[in-house]
Amino acid sequence: MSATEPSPAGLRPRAILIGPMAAGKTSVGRALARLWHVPFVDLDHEIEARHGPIPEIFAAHGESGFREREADALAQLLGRHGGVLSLGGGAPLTPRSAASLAGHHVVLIEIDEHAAASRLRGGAGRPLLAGEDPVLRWRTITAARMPAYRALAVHTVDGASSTPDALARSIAAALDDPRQIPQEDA
Ligand SMILES: Nc1ncnc2c1ncn2[C@@H]1O[C@H](COP(=O)(O)OP(=O)(O)O)[C@@H](O)[C@H]1O
Ligand SMILES: O=C(O)C1=C[C@@H](OP(=O)(O)O)[C@@H](O)[C@H](O)C1
Ligand SMILES: [Mg+2]
Repeated sequence: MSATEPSPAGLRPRAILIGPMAAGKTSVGRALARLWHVPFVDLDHEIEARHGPIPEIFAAHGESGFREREADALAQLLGRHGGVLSLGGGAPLTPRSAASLAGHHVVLIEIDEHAAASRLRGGAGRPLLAGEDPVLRWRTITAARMPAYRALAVHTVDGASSTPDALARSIAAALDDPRQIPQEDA
């Protein structure tokens, strides 16, 4: 599904995945949607479908231009996408996005620096990690963001502990268990 295609208004995502760069938000989100047989949307893919490659958006409009486009796309998806939604690492930090995420089934995927380093591919494709020492950049950015991630999450998993499919099963079990996650209709 894409927000550029017609879709019914009034839907809410069944799960929204947040966390540091390379935690596995995109991979686990896709696995969770497959498990639940619901549509999957990755916010970065949605932005790229609308505006082109993320590095080019950063180059042309700066990080602030990217954040505006990111927050606009998220605002539209929150009311229209009823499946799984994976965000980019910085999306929950934009104040208007953070406010709109409150009350949703937000799941934090954590990851340690060692595991992240093995997945970052030298920072390729992620403008905030471009330049020298992408792992140091990842560490600094992640440390600054963790309190905001934790404040939003209703459930947290360790993204380095198992495969995307196994993490998806664990998230599904938690979100489907009313004892663990406050249910809107309970
Ligand atoms: N649970 C996992 N185990 C091993 N590798 C993973 C796992 N989750 C993601 N990856 C790999 O890590 C990289 C980053 O994953 P991605 O889903 O793009 O993360 P994010 O969307 O959080 O930046 C990809 O190469 C992906 O294949
Ligand atoms: O953390 C960030 O600020 C960003 C994370 C990226 O997504 P992933 O977390 O999926 O890599 C992408 O949105 C962009 O490069 C900015
Ligand atoms: Mg991603």
